[in-house]
Amino acid sequence: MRPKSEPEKAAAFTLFVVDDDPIQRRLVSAVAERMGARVVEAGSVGEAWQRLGEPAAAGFAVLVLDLLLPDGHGLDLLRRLQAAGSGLPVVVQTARAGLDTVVEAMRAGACDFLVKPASPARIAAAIEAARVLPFAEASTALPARPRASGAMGEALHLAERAARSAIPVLLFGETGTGKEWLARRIVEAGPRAGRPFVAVNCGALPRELAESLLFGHERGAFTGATQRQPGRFMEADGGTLFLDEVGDLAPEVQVKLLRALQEGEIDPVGAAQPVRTDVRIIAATHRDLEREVAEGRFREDLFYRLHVFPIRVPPLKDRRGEIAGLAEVFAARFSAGAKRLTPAARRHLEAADWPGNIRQLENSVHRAVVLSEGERLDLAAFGAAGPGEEREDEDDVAALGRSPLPPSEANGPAPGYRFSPVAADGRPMTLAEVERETIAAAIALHDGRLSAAARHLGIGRTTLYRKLRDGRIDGPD
Ligand SMILES: Nc1ncnc2c1ncn2[C@@H]1O[C@H](COP(=O)(O)OP(=O)(O)OP(=O)(O)O)[C@@H](O)[C@H]1O
Repeated sequence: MRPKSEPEKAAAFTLFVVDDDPIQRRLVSAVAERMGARVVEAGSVGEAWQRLGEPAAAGFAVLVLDLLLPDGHGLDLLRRLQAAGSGLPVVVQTARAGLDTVVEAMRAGACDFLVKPASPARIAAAIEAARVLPFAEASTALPARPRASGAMGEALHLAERAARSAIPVLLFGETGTGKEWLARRIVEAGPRAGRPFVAVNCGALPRELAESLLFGHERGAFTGATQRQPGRFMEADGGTLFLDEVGDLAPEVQVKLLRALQEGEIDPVGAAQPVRTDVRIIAATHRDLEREVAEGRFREDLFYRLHVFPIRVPPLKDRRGEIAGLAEVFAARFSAGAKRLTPAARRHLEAADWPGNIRQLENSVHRAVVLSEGERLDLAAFGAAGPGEEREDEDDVAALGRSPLPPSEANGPAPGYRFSPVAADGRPMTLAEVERETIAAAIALHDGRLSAAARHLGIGRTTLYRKLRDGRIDGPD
C-alpha cells in the first residue's frame, strides 16, 4: 500500500546516486531531497562498490546509476549487484548516444532508464516508481515461475521485469501469438493497472487520418474537423497506449511518435501549443523491424526508442506444452464451463501446426463448441482426422460422421486473420470493404502468392485478379 497521509509521505528513504559528473549528481540529489530522501553519492564504480559493501547500504531504497563511469561501465556494477542477489531497484542514466546499452541494462535487471538531460519531473517519477514497487509486489499478476515452455517462460520472465517500470516495451512475434494479451498482463502487473489501456492497430489507421486519430486535432484543423478530438494518446493519458503493428506507421506519424517518446509531448493537429502526456508505450509488430529500418521504411531513431525492452513472443508450435491447457480454457469460456475436450481431441490439437497461433486455436475451439452437441469436444467437432487415425478413441471416430461441416471448413477462419467488421473510423464496414479486407488479409498471409491466396479464399485466380483490379486492393508487385 502506498502511504497516503502527509507524515508518511514525508518519510525519508535513502537514494544512492552513482555518476562521475557532479552536476548530474546534484540534479538527481536535489530532486530526491525534495522527495524527502537522504542521498548518498559516489563518482565511480570502485567507490560505488565500496559504499555498497558498507552496512549503511542495507538502507538504500533506490540506486540511480550512470552507465559511463571513469573506471568501468555501470552495467558491470549492475550485473555484480544482480549476481549478489541484491534486490536494490536500479534506475540507469545514459547519454542520448548510448541508447543501445539501455537494452542490455534492462535485461540485466534495471527497472527504468533516464536519458540525460532528464527533467526533474521525470527523475522524480522514476525514483518514486522504483521505490514503491519492490519486485515481489509488482509481479503478482504474472506467474513468478511460469509453467510455460522455455521460449514462453523467457517472455514471461522479461514481461515481469517490464511490469516494474514505465519504459517502452516492444513485443514481436507472429500474428495471434498473444502480443496484446502479454501487453495487458504487463500493465496489470505494474503501477498502471486499472488506468486506461488504449489499443490501436496502426496497420488499420487510414493514412490521412492516422495523425489526428493518434494525436488529436483542434476544431477547424482541417476540412471536416468540426469538433476538437483528443486522440488516442490523450485517451491513454496516465495509462498505456498499445500500438499494434507499429511497423505500419506512416513516416510522418513516426516522427511525431518519436517526439512523444522523447519529450513526453504531443502536437495535436492544428494546435498552437504542444500537450504534455504521461503515456506508457507498448508496441507490437509481426515484422522484422530491423529489416524495415535497413530498408528505409522505419526510422532508426524511433526503432531504438521502442526497442529498449524487446520481448519475443514465440509461435504456438514452439509452445506445444501450452496447447491443451489453452484449449481447455477456451472450451470452458465459450461453453460457460459445460464442455471439455476428449483426450484424442487434445492430442490432435497438440500435434497441429497453428500458423495463426493462439487466435487460430481459440477460433477452432469456439467453432467446436458451437458445432458439438454433448459435453465432449471430440475430434469431429474439430473436423479432424480421417478414419483410421486415433482409432483407440471409439467415440471420436464414430462421431466423425456427425460433423455438419467438411473438415476444411471446420478448421476455423483463415489462420492469422482477425476479422473486424468495423472500419477505422468506427462505423460498420460495407460489404465491399469487408471483401477488400478479407482479400488483403489472405494475400498478406500467403506472402503475396496470389494462387495460394485465391485457393485460400475459395475463388479462382482470375476472379482474384479481377477483384484486385476493381477493388483497388494493393496486390504484390
Ligand atoms: N496465454 C494466453 N491465454 C489465454 N488467451 C490468450 C493467451 N495468449 C493469447 N490469447 C488469446 O489469443 C488471441 C490472440 O492474442 P493477441 O490478440 O494478443 O495476439 P497478437 O499477437 O496481438 O495478434 P496480432 O499480431 O494479430 O495483433 C486473443 O483472443 C487472446 O486473448
